[in-house]
Amino acid sequence: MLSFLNKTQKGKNPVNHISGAAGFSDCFFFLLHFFKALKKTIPVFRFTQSHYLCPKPSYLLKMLDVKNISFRFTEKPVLDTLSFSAEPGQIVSVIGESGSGKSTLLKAIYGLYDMDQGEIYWKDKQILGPAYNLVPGESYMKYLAQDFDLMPYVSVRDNIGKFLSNFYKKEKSERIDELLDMVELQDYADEKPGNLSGGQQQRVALARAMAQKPEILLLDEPFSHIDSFRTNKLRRDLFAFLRKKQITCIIATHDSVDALSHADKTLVMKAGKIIREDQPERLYNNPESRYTASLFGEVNEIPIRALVPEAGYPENQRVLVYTHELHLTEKSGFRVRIKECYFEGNHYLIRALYRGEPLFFEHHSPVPEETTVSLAIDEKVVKERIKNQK
Ligand SMILES: Nc1ncnc2c1ncn2[C@@H]1O[C@H](COP(=O)(O)OP(=O)(O)OP(=O)(O)O)[C@@H](O)[C@H]1O
Repeated sequence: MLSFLNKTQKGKNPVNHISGAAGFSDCFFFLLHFFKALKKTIPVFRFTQSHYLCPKPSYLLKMLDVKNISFRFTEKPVLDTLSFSAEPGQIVSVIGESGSGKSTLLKAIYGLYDMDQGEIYWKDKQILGPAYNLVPGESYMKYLAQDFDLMPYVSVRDNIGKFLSNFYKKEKSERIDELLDMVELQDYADEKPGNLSGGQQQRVALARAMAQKPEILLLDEPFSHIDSFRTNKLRRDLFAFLRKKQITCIIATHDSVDALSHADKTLVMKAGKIIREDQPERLYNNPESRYTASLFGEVNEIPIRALVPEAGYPENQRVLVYTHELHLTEKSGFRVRIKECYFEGNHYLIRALYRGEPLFFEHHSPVPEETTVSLAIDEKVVKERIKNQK
């Protein structure tokens, strides 16, 4: 330090110089050299200084970057040359049939597996698996697994506060209360998880995952055990919270509401591959494949000629039609035989036969079985879908 000061003052008495009659330029040069020396010697300062002086705008950061990853447990790849990225605060839903690799993808992002190929980055830092990282999970990342992983012998309150520092006791307590409110478990704060139902345990795990305000949250079927009465409000509150705090979230789900209503984009997985990546509304309206459409509910593949005979489409060309897009009409060339009606709350789902093939549509009231009725569809829907269908 002394040699540094001597160098800085170019032979002047450093004490006099600093404490008394220093000119403006001397002070300026002293500070300049002082900061330069600090920057060289303390790496943390180097980092902080550059971030404060020249912060990178968040919209330029690609937060999560999954690059061409492949992974197998045994012979068959479970993740197969898969790539996608997520931006700051983006909510990405991952849908796909059971076994398509959604959970494995989340675990790979969390660093639980060593990839056979490809890389995963968070900002500019590579996420490495157990071969390089004994304790998986970085502090900026939280993963809510399907099996909750709660501490059985401590209270709900302590489970939620598990990762919060005891140094700021008041803040910690306020934060736990805020989260208990969000997951509506104030009355269970002192219970042990073993005395709670599966859905209540899942809510505790959700609150714990959010306690530290991670930069990225990985949610695997986060509402699967929670009753629909609570899920809607919880889902709204959770995603509002994530948006407010700009937390990036990847959510693996079977639930079409999770997949569509809150996500900025949706990834469709099939056999370890992402077969589609799109904004939810576009994805739903133009599913492109029967596989994608059927993730959102019952879907029909109907010969286009049956729906719009005058448009001159080839005889064997079919179009995907959701059940709510078909309606009964007085008279049309598209006639079906009614087989069964299922009450589904605000409508009936009706199973019919068209030329011996099953077909489903919705109607506000039951239709008598074994009658023949005419169906119709808005032509614009058909034309738009054909344009995008593979
Ligand atoms: N530990 C493991 N060892 C061997 N195979 C595994 C293991 N974990 C998962 N798999 C296999 O990897 C494939 C993908 O599983 P994964 O749990 O990622 O699917 P998923 O899409 O999340 O399914 P679900 O929706 O049912 O949770 C499945 O075929 C599964 O049997």
